Amino acid sequence: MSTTFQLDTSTSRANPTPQPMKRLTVPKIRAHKADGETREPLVMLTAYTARQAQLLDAHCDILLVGDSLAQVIYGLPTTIPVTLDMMANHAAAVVRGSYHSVVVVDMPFGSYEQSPQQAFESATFLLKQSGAAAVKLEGGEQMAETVAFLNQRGIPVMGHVGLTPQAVNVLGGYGARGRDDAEATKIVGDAQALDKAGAFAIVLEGVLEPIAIEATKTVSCPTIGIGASAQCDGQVLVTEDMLGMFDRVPRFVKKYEDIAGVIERTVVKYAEEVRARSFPTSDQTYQPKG
Ligand SMILES: Nc1nc(=O)c2c([nH]1)NC[C@@H]1CN(c3ccc(C(=O)N[C@@H](CCC(=O)O)C(=O)O)cc3)CN21
Ligand SMILES: CC(C)C(=O)C(=O)O
Ligand SMILES: [Mg+2]
Repeated sequence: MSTTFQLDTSTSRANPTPQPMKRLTVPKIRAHKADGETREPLVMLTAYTARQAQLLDAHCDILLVGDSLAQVIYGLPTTIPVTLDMMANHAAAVVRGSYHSVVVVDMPFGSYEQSPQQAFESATFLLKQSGAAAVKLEGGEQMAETVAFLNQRGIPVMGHVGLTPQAVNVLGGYGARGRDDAEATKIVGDAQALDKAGAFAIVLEGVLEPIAIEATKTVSCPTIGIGASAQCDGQVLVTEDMLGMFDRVPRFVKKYEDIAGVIERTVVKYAEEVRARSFPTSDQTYQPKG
């Protein structure tokens, strides 16, 4: 693990505005449904870069620096090779680009499963390097002790149950979870165990709607769904999936735009103009004064 701590995360917010929006806090997220009122769903999206964070920040409650950067940024087949340094660097960029949302960082595979102590060491590295507010880790009941250990020592934790992509080699793929009763019961129990351990929110990924309903009804913290129906207390998607920038997207994604198409059409235009010498024109050219 790297021991250099060079980033000044207290300054250089990239979004200085005349009346800056106040940054949301983890306790506000945790208390989202505490009084039993029906609340507006929480809005969460992934972000991996400063500019992306700038564009999303004002419209979201939570920005997740997801380990899905493996596929989306690095062209890796799974999230398994992701390192703490990769997560810390992208998280620092996202924090620099945000001033409103709570920034949450995924703990990468292998950085937290061994013991609460290992998880604490990894989480402190991520938070010190980036200035993010909280970490997310995958797993249910077996991670509850770790969630409590971190939370009691100043590190808020978001849980993640159901389809947990870091366990792809155990699960055997990315199919929906909870199709048999035993697994459905286990997923609900996992969410409840994380809630009792003090998780401030729980991602429910790739689970059948009845599981999302039961988990959401029986935990005190908000549930945030991805492929888990509209019955959750919030929703998350991978930003590039939603924008139509990523080539292979799960069924639960709604493609709101075709940004890949916009990019391709624009590059074709640029290439044609360069080859025809119609770009650059005098507007894009420096001439001597005089
Ligand atoms: N771009 C991206 N979007 C994601 O949602 C995402 C990532 N990357 N990387 C990390 C995990 C992996 N996730 C995935 C990846 C693939 C499927 C998928 O292909 N699902 C198929 C069903 C597969 C099966 O039945 O075996 C689908 O059609 O939904 C789902 C979730 C969710 N996460
Ligand atoms: C899909 C979300 C929940 C995630 O964990 C990620 O982007 O890595
Ligand atoms: Mg993830």
